[in-house]
Amino acid sequence: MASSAPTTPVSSLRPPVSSATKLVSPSSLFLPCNPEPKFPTVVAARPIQPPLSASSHEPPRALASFSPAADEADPEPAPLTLRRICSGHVPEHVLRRMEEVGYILATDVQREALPALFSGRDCVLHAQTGSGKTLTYLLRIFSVMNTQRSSVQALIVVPTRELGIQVAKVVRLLAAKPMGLEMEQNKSYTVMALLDGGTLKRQRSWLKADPPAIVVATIGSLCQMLEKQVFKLDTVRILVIDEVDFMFNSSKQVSSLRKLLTLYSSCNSRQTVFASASIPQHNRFLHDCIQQKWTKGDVVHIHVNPIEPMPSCLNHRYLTCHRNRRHQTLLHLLQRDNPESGIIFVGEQSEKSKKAGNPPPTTLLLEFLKDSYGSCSNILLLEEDMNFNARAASLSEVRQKEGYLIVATDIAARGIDLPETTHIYNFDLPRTAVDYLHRAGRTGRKPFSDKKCVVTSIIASEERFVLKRYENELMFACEELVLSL
Ligand SMILES: Nc1ncnc2c1ncn2[C@@H]1O[C@H](COP(=O)(O)OP(=O)(O)OP(=O)(O)O)[C@@H](O)[C@H]1O
Repeated sequence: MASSAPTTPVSSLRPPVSSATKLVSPSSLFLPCNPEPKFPTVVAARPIQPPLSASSHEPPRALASFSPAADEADPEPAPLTLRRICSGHVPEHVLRRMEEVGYILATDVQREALPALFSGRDCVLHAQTGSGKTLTYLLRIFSVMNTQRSSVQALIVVPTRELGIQVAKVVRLLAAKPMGLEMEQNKSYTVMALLDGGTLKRQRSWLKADPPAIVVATIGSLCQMLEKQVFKLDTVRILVIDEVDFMFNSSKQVSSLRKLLTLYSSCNSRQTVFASASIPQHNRFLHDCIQQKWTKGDVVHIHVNPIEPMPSCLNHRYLTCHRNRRHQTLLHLLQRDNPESGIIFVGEQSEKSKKAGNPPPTTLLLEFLKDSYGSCSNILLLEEDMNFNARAASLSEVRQKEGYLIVATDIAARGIDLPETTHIYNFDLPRTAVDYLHRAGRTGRKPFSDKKCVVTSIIASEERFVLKRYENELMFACEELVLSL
């Protein structure tokens, strides 16, 4: 049960097959700060397994080389299916639906985190971009849902409307009736997206009349509802904060988050899950979780691939050019790469430039590409300053098209899942290594694919040392690309 403090030893939370997973003793991990930390970190570093066919529930023979017996020198555990991990926890109709949409094998984070989540422990899910953290916490949520109850039982808090729409969509996908399965009417889960830019009036009536089982919310809209006492969190059994470092980075959101975690609800009456691909100073964060009572004292840190924060399927390149030549350089690069689908990240317009009445750099680039880059008819804009409807329209258009190019600011860098994206271009260098990681992570989002995706940064020569710093911090290497223009 989520509400009682479990006493399960951490070793028993670990799945049986992970040879390269090791438990790191807390004392060897922590900075010398008080008090002595009480939570364990599970560190997992093992290559992801290849895919299974969507129809099979157990690994086929063709994957025998992944079984421990196949290679005595470097024994690899047998691929583990999500069904095996979730059986007995997640209802059969959700498992059927999960397989129907193609989720068969567990990714590393799913393999490592689900047993801990099913035990009721509070968890910090810390794993690469595109590694499947969303499905991980959703499966846990489905395992505790009681369809007989008319109350909000799970709350997922996300930083942007776009991510909220996406997460709600996956919830609905999994909650739908699987083909050929008779389901009682009362087995359905209601999902509400309570997001900035939405019609809160309608949601207020809905929350009062017939509370949904799962709410996906942005913190602003959620706090409005809580302050007006439209609903309370006392029935919430699981609280997930997705992209947690991003949320705690924004001063606007910090006080709301603190209230959410400690005033509107108590860590003792819920299971708390934090997720992100980047948790800078994670030891400090875990320490704060306990000290500030955001989580219970036995919170577990699931840290997947800590020595490789960047997905290994990415190739990183950089290209040096004079600042005045960046539009032309990008055009040559696109003509050379001919990307199936890509995202071009542009820096935010400065306040000074806005005041001077200059057009945003995103708009300038979009117009330039529409005029000069004929290979892609589908070039779209996604930026902070667009209104909510225009942003939603851009994203849904992208999802329906075969090939696309998106000119975006960092709003598109967090959590957005467009698995067809093969190329990322940093037209402007991101401001921090964490921003680089999240931009780069918008590609390489097919967990079991061998396909290499490419991240290219267009830099001025004086920016090389900044990129080098990101390489050191994130432990990846960038190759220089020279174009003969
Ligand atoms: N077990 C699985 N098998 C196949 N595909 C999966 C599996 N789990 C997740 N995926 C797919 O992988 C992609 C990335 O998943 P998800 O969005 O959950 O990543 P994430 O870890 O939350 O990434 P980010 O940190 O960037 O938000 C999605 O397209 C999802 O459908």
